[in-house]
Amino acid sequence: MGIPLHGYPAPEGKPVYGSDGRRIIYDENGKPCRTCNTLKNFRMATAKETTGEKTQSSHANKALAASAIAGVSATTDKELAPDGYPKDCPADVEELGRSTWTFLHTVAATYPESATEQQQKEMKAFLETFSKIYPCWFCAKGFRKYIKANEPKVMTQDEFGRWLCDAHNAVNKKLGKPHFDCNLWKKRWKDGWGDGKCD
Ligand SMILES: Cc1cc2nc3c(=O)[nH]c(=O)nc-3n(C[C@H](O)[C@H](O)[C@H](O)COP(=O)(O)OP(=O)(O)OC[C@H]3O[C@@H](n4cnc5c(N)ncnc54)[C@H](O)[C@@H]3O)c2cc1C
Repeated sequence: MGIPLHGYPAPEGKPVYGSDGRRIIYDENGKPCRTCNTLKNFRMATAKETTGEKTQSSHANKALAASAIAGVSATTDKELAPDGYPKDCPADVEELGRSTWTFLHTVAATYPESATEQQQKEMKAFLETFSKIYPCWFCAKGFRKYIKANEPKVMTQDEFGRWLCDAHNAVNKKLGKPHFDCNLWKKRWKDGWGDGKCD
């Protein structure tokens, strides 16, 4: 049986929405998917966290206490990510996404200016495989749908960079994030902005 259109239903007694209003994503066994949710919602769905606001200091204190017991290096305020959780937690949907877009756009930035038949074939095969193994299953499903409707353009570096930018914009749109001007993709991911700050 395939994945239901709107994902797997929340198991009995488990929350449907996280405290930020986003739907909590479960897997086929009714477990919350770590790589498909924000860490805050994942913790809520696994009953590690209530809807109450966490504070940076409470996280830091817990981490310090835990590390003292375990005898490992302490997690301090300096090592907290902007969302207030320790930086060395396993990736949630946002961190995984940011890192993956960085990887993909950087692959485009180093793709041949004019690709051979073989290189084009390899890139298409990579995107196909990527769309099957991306660790957030519902993101992967969306990407598979996108490449089916919009065949990857991989003849040249610029063509590929723009195709990827459009693919990223499609996700931005779905998430209500700002549209990125694809004329700027090379400045963002290859050359820098020309103001000397990235050189
Ligand atoms: C293939 C894929 C599918 C995803 N699907 C989903 C999904 O269905 N649901 C979900 O919740 N999350 C999804 N994500 C994660 C989501 O896209 C974001 O990565 C995540 O929400 C973090 O967003 P962010 O605001 O930090 O910036 P990101 O969207 O991660 O962008 C990182 C940086 O890329 C630059 N950028 C932004 N847009 C573009 C663009 N169009 N072209 C070039 N550069 C750009 C900006 O400088 C930005 O700061 C997906 C990620 C990937 C890789």
